[in-house]
Amino acid sequence: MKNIAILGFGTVGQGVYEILLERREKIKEIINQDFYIKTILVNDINKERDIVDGITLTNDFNIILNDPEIDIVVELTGALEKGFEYISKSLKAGKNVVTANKSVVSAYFKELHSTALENKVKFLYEASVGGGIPIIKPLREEIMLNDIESLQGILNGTCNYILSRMFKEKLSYKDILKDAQELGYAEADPTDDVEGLDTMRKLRILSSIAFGVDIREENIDTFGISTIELCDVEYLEKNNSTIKLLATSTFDKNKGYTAFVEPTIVTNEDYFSTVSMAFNSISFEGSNVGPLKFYGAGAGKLPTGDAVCRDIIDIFLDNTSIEDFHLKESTSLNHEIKGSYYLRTDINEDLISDLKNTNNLEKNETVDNNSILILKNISKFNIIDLLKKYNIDEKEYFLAKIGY
Ligand SMILES: NC(=O)C1=CN([C@@H]2O[C@H](COP(=O)(O)OP(=O)(O)OC[C@H]3O[C@@H](n4cnc5c(N)ncnc54)[C@H](OP(=O)(O)O)[C@@H]3O)[C@@H](O)[C@H]2O)C=CC1
Ligand SMILES: N[C@@H](CC=O)C(=O)O
Repeated sequence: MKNIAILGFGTVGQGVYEILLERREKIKEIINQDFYIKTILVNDINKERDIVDGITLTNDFNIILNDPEIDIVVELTGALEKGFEYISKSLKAGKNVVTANKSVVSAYFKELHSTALENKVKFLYEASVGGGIPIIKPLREEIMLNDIESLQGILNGTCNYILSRMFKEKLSYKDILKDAQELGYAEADPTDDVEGLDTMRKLRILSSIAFGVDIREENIDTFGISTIELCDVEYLEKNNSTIKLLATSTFDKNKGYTAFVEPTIVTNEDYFSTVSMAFNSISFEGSNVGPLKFYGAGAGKLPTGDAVCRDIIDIFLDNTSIEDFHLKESTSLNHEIKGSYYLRTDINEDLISDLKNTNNLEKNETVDNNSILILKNISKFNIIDLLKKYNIDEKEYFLAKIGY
């Protein structure tokens, strides 16, 4: 018999609980033994919860840590330092851990893998990237057989939901964000979603696995979607295009890596334009397997709960290896990347004349008292330096890469 403790009973915790209860007989049959959710940890013990009799509800983690009958700790709190403490102590106590907490996996990637290895227990985090999409497990399998040199993805359900509805319904960004929060897609602090931090953490996790390189959070250049306005949407729509918050990374073992999270303009014919609402997609190319694309619900109670339950079953079935990731150091090549960009700002003649002098200005249009500038063959960092030079605050412009 196996016993599970669930830490956190919010959107995902409740999803896991419901799936494990609903599929209990089927899972028992597959794993060939009985299992129970023994304990659930929450912050606020006084909140009303719909939990079946026999499960202990607590706000004291030590009850779980010191319970020798608990085999698997499922960490779904969303907290960074507390989450790290819960996971780390559980692994050290010889308990297998499953988590959906990308903040912790990204920030403590190396430490947590080493702790799991030292204590001969499993540490799985399929739900930390792409919600319900199976991506961590297939990627871990493919790196045994392939070199991977680049990956791209829409990795945040909240942003994709907001952008899709802005294009479809012409509603304001703020109104749609409220809906995303109500639907349980957004993080406790939605700044993490809309400023690209959640996507950045997911890119850190995927890139670490895909390339075996230590691409740290601070080396991923991250821009979000919070300054997008309906005038951007209308302009791009007229140009047969849409915007996605895209995460991209590349690795060349002789040169280094690039890693960006940025709003990216894609044409309506591009594959990523078809990924809408809270769906996510990740693509990469393996040297043997060729191109692979993964698509599915990127957030939400049941899709994410499903991914967590797959990890739990893999542990039940002993279907996964315990491995360390010896991430190599490498060099960031982000500053060497040049491309085409869309920039919308207040009209600023000095900025425009500076850009004309550098030959980087391809198009300059005035729309609703804004300048819409199309820039070519330029580094994003040069654009940002220019915006700083003219004291244009980051809340007053919207910058998006054209293509990827
Ligand atoms: N929502 C989604 O679609 C997805 C979420 N994730 C990740 O899954 C994790 C959980 O997300 P979600 O369910 O949305 O979060 P919620 O905010 O809905 O739920 C968090 C739960 O954790 C509890 N909790 C928070 N902090 C602590 C703490 N320090 N100690 C004990 N319990 C705590 C809360 O208790 P109380 O109920 O008392 O407030 C609550 O039950 C996060 O890491 C998130 O990034 C991953 C993929 C998709
Ligand atoms: N807030 C996240 C939840 C899943 O990871 C998102 O919107 O993608």
